[in-house]
Amino acid sequence: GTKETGPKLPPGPWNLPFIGSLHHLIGMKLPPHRAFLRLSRRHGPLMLLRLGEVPNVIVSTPEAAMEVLKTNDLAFATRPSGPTLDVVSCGGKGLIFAPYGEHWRQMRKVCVMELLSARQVQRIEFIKQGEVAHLVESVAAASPSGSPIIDVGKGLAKLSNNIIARAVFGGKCRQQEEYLRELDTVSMLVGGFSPVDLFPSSRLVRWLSSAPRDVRRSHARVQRILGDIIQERKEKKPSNGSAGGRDDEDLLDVLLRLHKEDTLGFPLTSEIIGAVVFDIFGAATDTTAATLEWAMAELIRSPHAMARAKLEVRQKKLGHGRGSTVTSADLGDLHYLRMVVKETLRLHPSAALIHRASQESCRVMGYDIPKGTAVTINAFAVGRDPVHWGEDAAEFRPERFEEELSTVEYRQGPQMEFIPFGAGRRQCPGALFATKTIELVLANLLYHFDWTVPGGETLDMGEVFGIIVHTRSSLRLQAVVGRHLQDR
Ligand code: HEM
Repeated sequence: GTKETGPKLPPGPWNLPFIGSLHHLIGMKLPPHRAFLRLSRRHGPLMLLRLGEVPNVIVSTPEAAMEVLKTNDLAFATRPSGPTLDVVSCGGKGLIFAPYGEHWRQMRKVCVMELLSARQVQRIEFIKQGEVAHLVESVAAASPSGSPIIDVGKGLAKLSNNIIARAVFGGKCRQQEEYLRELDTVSMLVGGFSPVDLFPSSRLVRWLSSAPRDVRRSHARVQRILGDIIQERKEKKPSNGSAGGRDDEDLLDVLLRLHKEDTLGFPLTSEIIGAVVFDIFGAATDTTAATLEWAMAELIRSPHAMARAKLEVRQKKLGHGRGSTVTSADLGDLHYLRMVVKETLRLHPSAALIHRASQESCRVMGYDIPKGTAVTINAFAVGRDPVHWGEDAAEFRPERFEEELSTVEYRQGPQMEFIPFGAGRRQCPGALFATKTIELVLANLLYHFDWTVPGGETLDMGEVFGIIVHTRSSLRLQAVVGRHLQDR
């Protein structure tokens, strides 16, 4: 018979006892997605890192991503767990970090069928339009008097938060502000640490010393506020079976109705509802705001792209006058804008690292991945792969999407060369929702205003890495009402 040999593990840097490969990363002083990209150039598209005690396979090219996300989709359809992660994921009771299985399947179905249903999308359309108009008004109110500096980053964060909060709570909930404030605290505490792995940074060390306690406390407060909200809803008299009542159900109503109907095969407890709502906020708000911020930053740095995008939307709305806004119905014709958003997601996927784990032993590119291994797909590295994207892969050039690569959809590229939303069973269910929101907001910002950097400074394109990659400093710009809209 053949001699028993050990598994053939992917290559990686040499390890020290206890800290594993951490010292390789610490020396680089880079955010993890960049440190991983650099290491992968030396060790290959499939690389084994020991982050502390935890083995982690890092996936860095389209070819390797194809094998993990498509060829072996099922084997890698679960998420990793860990002591810190379990706090924010409510032990996997929500959706994003739920282990693969019946609970996840049901929660995802609820999310896609109910929360992102045509009916909800229509209701939320109205909300989006209102929030965009509000942002435009507040910029316009600030801009006539010598164009003061506007904190665009803050405005976009607020807009993303408000859209999701109104979608979930219907804007009729007095604890909404409190919920958002406390949520902010959690993300601040969690920011700078990626839950799955031990990432080396001084912030991590600081975080490790005090944060688990703070996170737990703050997270408990978030869940308590939500518990109050749910309790209040439950106590409210049902509106006497009024037909058509479903038309203005917010997401919380949907979840509570499902709780009552009890058809999921397991009880939809307040704890689970709390975890799902928490996950939706986590998945939808920061990712959208960060992408918008990167898009504005790249357009400012690329006058040619800015001019083209601006011209496109202004021509489309020509003659519609000052008071009008761009609506979702206008978006279909804005081809260049769509390329701008794709190019932004390619260069700056806000969820740069996609966390998966193997639920069975599996072979990838000739290497063995044992069951239970954490697998991190570096969407950032994949989007900048020079083999697929060419030597100018690091440059912002939306035109590349009208050339030979025009088959790249928002959902993903056919060769897995573009995966800002992941792929396969665990792909982001909010991709369409997110990209339509981003297009709508950008179109309005470009239609109404001309944007510049204060004092001709250069933009800080540095990154801050929490779970979501943001610009290091909040984007601060000056805006003047576009000349086509000024009173003649
Ligand atoms: C630009 C904005 C967004 C980006 C870049 C983004 C990216 C991602 C990525 C990379 C994943 C992991 C996919 C995988 O494992 O293959 C994910 C999962 C998820 N996203 Fe998004 N997302 C965005 C917006 C949204 C929005 C607006 C929602 C909800 C309305 C949402 C809901 C979710 C959920 C529920 C999951 C977990 C899916 C599962 O585990 O089955 N995301 N997202």
